[in-house]
Order: sequence, then structure tokens, then C-alpha cells
Amino acid sequence: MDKVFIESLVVDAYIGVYDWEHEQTQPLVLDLEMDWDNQAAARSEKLSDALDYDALSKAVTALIQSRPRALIETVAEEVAALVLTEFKCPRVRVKVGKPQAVANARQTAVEIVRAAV
Ligand SMILES: Nc1nc2c(c(=O)[nH]1)N=C([C@H](O)[C@@H](O)CO)CN2
Repeated sequence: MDKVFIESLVVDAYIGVYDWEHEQTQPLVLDLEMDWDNQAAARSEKLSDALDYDALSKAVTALIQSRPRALIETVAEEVAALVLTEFKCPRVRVKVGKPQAVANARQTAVEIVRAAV
């Protein structure tokens, strides 16, 4: 299957379990890998045949910034559900990184793979 990628999408969000995390935003860094048949778009050159990574990036950003969340696991699940349902993508891998979470780590992250049922 062909793929569409969004790499290192930075979204400032209210995210975390601790009180101080509810008072200031932190960056989340998202990597998305999506199954998509790219041949139709290549032939037609119509954006409507493509998985629009620009529209998708904006929708993911709006979703994450719509309310605070405690865990990055929740962010990953909600982003995956958005991609599968709103963008009719059959399969998505979502990695959500929280680079400021652990002082001596470059980044902490979770990754999930979800498919349409
Ligand atoms: N698996 C996870 N572990 C932790 C999370 C998380 O979202 N998923 N979050 C925290 C705190 O919010 C932390 O990021 C504060 O530095 C701790 N562990």
C-alpha cells in the first residue's frame, strides 16, 4: 500500500497529569503514517483524490487544541480515530512525542497503529 506522511507536526497543547501542566502549554510532536492509494491522485492531479496532508494537519491541530488531556495515549487514540473516520483512511500509525516531559531524555512518546473496521 502507498503511504502519505506527516512528520514532526508540532502542536502546542495543554497536556499532562500534573497541576503545573494544566497552566501552560507544551509542544507535542506528531508523526503520522497513513495508508492511501496515491495512484488515482497521480493520474488525475486532483486534490480530491489525494489524502490532503494540509487539511489533515489542520484538523489534527484543531482536535488537539480543542481541550486539555492528561495522557499522550489519549491524544494518539483521538488522532487515529479522526484520520480513520473523517478522512476515510484505512490504516494509520500515530506517534505522539512529548519532548519536554523528561529532563534528560530527548523525547518521550507513544505509538499506535489503528485500522478501519
Ligand atoms: N505513558 C505515559 N506516561 C506519562 C505520561 C503520559 O502521557 N503517558 N505523562 C506524564 C506526565 O504528564 C509527564 O509528562 C510530566 O513530565 C508522566 N508519565
